[in-house]
Amino acid sequence: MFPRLGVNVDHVATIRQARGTRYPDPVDAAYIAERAGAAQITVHLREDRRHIQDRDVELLAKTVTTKLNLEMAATPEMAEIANRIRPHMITLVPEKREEKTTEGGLEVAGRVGWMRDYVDSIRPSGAQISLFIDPSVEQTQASEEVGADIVEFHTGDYCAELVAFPSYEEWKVHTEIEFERIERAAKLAYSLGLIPAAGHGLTYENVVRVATIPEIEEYNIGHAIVARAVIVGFENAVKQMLESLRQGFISRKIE
Ligand SMILES: CC(=O)[C@@H](O)[C@H](O)COP(=O)(O)O
Ligand SMILES: NCC(=O)COP(=O)(O)O
Repeated sequence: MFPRLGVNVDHVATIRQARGTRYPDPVDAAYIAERAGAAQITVHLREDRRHIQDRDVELLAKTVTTKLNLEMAATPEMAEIANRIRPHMITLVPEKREEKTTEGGLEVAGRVGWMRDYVDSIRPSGAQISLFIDPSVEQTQASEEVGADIVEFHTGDYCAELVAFPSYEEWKVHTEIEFERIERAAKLAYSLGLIPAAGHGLTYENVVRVATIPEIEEYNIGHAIVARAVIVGFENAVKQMLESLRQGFISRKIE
């Protein structure tokens, strides 16, 4: 099955918030992304509202014609918003005020009971529930225990750039280890009946190899698409990402 592309429009809002203008509007970007072939729109309503605003989520819930995936921290405020807005999908993510971007996956294994109660508290939204976790065996098993439908693996470590390493060889070894962790976790998730997804830091280049993993059904990608859209336009940027996914898809091994 060809994977679904979820286009994250957070950083369209980042540009708007940088000047406090009304443009560019992530709602416009979502419309163009859907027209270009996105299977869902993803937004992260951060507690500090640094990019996406409540107004964006409310409008997207009314205008998105594919699926709306609301990323949020597991807090009482967010549970109230999700149960009121009723997105198609909710992804629970960890959040730190001082971080530049989401640094890692959600801690599920160390607080299974608490997470199960929180997941139950957002069931009235009717949304599919996804947990944004590190690609580890224990977090994947715990996600199944708390009743998640989907697990999105944080691919940030796999995406670490060459410049962050002392040598090309060390970067290659690191990338290989991280790829294998994602592959193993995806197979485990699939065997447990969870829908495996992936996202964070993915680019037009590094996504190609991940897309060779047949179990991963969904990708949520934002920063790279918004960055390319500045140069080639939003519609072309989405289409080019679908082409990268296709490159991985056609080079899958037939087993
Ligand atoms: C959870 C996650 O990965 C995203 O929401 C995404 O990276 C964009 O949001 P931030 O850049 O604010 O982390
Ligand atoms: N959950 C990951 C996501 O939605 C997009 O992350 P990024 O591509 O902006 O790093």
